[in-house]
Amino acid sequence: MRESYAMYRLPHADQFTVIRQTSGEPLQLQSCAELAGVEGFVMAPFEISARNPILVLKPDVIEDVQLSEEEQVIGAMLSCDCDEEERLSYSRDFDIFHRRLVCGDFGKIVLARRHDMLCDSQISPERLFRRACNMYPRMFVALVSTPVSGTWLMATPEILLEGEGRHWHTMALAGTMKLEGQQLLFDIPAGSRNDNGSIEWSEKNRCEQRIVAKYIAECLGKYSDEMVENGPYKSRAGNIVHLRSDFSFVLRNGECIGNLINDLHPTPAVCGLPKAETYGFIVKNEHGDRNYYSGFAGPWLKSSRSHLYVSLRCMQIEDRRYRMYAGGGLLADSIEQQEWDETEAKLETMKGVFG
Ligand SMILES: C=C(O[C@@H]1C=C(C(=O)O)C=C[C@H]1O)C(=O)O
Repeated sequence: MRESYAMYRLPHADQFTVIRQTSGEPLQLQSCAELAGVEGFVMAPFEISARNPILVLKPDVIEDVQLSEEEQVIGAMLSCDCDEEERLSYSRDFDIFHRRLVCGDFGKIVLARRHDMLCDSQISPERLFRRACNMYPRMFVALVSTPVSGTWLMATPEILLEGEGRHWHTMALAGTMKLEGQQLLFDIPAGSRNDNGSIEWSEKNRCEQRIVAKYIAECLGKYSDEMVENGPYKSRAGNIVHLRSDFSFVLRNGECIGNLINDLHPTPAVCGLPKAETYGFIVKNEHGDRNYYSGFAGPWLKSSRSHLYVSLRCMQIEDRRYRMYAGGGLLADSIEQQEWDETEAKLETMKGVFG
């Protein structure tokens, strides 16, 4: 039987942690609220179901490993023969999703896609993980493998919830521009760069991020009377830049943490508004199952600080097949080609680890 393990590296750390469950299977949960009573390494899907439950790995063995500075380029040959069909199905999905924005049913909805790559040889997932750690020092990098979820690698910039006891932190991350050298692409009108070289974000990007920030502030207001919001400011993640606001807060009652996660997940950074309707719409209409993409993952501990991140910029590894996932927030004024380009830019995070 396949052993369950998780390796993770927190942003800016020079070591990573390996957690192995050597006895039994990871715990399976059917709701975020149940997280209040457990601890371990958590791997949660976008849509919690019997097939894709929340998994909690029991840390039978915990080990900290120093990262070496140089990880060699992997240099594998990747191929993909699905481009045309993939482009078409994204375009169809976009039309169906966009219609509901234009008629006013939804304020925002996130459309995601999958992209399969085949490699000419099998590469050890740990090698890919170590390379991702070296390439993306500001991101949370994790490799998780269980019999139920399969093997996933992610390098994500987005915190869902971080902290301990009654003191917690989260963020509203949305709005995307691509860094091309010093150039920022996607919907920046010519001449929108300031004299000091900083970026002017489009109203569409600002609006997307405001929707997420407002939603998070409302969720937190139910559980906290002490909350500080900072931002939005720009935050780099690999070859892209996002708008980000930070929230620090003190819980009225530490025991309610499971309910708070239940309210937060999925935030409009990966789902939409209104939440229940866009969630149902995504599950029913989006091409391909999101599986554990746009869920959350990370160490969830009672005795020390917990770090749950949104599972973005990720791929599922199955032998020589790498299934990558990326999405982006749509508004009524979204343009299909720009949204497609944004998902392409996000896919580059995982493609990059192959060198
Ligand atoms: C959905 C993804 O990213 C999310 C969506 C963003 C956007 O729409 O601009 C930005 C950051 C993330 O919150 C993804 O990376 O797949």
